[in-house]
Amino acid sequence: MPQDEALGNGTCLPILSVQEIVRSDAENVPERYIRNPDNRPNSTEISLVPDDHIPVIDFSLLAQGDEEERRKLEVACKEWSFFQIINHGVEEAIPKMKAAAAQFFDLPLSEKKKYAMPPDYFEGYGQDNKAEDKKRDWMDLLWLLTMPAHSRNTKYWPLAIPGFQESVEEYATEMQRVTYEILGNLSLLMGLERDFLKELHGEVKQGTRMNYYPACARPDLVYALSPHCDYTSISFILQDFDITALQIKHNEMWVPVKPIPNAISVLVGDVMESWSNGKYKSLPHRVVANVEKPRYGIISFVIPSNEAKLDPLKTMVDDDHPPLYKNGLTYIEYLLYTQTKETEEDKYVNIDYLKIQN
Ligand SMILES: O=C(O)CCC(=O)C(=O)O
Ligand SMILES: [Fe+2]
Repeated sequence: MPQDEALGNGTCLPILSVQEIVRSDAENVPERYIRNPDNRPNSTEISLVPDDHIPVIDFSLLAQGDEEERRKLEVACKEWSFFQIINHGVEEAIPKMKAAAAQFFDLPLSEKKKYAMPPDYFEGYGQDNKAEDKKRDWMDLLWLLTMPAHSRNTKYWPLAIPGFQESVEEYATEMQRVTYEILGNLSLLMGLERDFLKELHGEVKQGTRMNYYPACARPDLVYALSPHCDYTSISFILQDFDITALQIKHNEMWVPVKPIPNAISVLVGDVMESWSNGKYKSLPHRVVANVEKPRYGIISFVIPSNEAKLDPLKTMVDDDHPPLYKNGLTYIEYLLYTQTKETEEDKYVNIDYLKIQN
């Protein structure tokens, strides 16, 4: 592969676009993407939980203050760390957002590279940073900071694509509304004022990551996205509705999530696990590749300000529930830890940094 096709990210080997790898040879999977036999999607336990067991929350009921729906949200967060929301009001913005992502990845490589992720910076077009000796994921991505509006760095936005900016901004605004409603309900469930969690974030940041997973001749050998937990309070995933690729960990098994048309998936991240003193656990999840066609995942990461404290909330700590997570750590301290630490593949160790060690 010509050196020219390397993208961003100066801290490790030149990174190649998986989309370009497939374009030049759709049959063979390069060695760096092939997982060891004991660490492949089929080598772990897949659960055959019926699709209708995965929680579905009617967002419009939550927004109306329906207490029964709020109880369902609590059960979903406690038992699954995951749910799909329907009737969220984002339906009109979704196809436009998906079209914007597709138009970006359809650009020639030379165009996309204008937005390449620089070394040691997270916004832009590139891949997930992985050390040289680590296997790579079958995915390219475009990462943009989308909220608050003043934090947008349009140098990484492909503004030449007609409608791109409008579509991303509309989706980001809708998702912020949805974020505040979910955080409001979680605050109430934790015995707090509705605005508490929102304010605890400091300025609530929203990162939008467009993941492009090319079709793969050998999905049995690769991960589209390795098992991981998110470094967020909560995350939203907009899936392609006709492909089952996201898998979530539940009762030590991997459960494939069949997307409900027009639904948006929501998951609990590391920050919420610490705030809730472990009541709502951070969710290990992963994505498997598929042989038929490319897939897009559009993720809205909800991120606290750097100075936000990750201490377990007072309402979640009592004699029966001693604090399990440290006091005084800030989000940036945690984030720096996640970035500098060489994690083993497929371990979810970042949350351990927040735990009080026994
Ligand atoms: O594409 C997906 O379904 C999930 C992506 C994801 O988990 C992530 O980007 O953190
Ligand atoms: Fe994730």
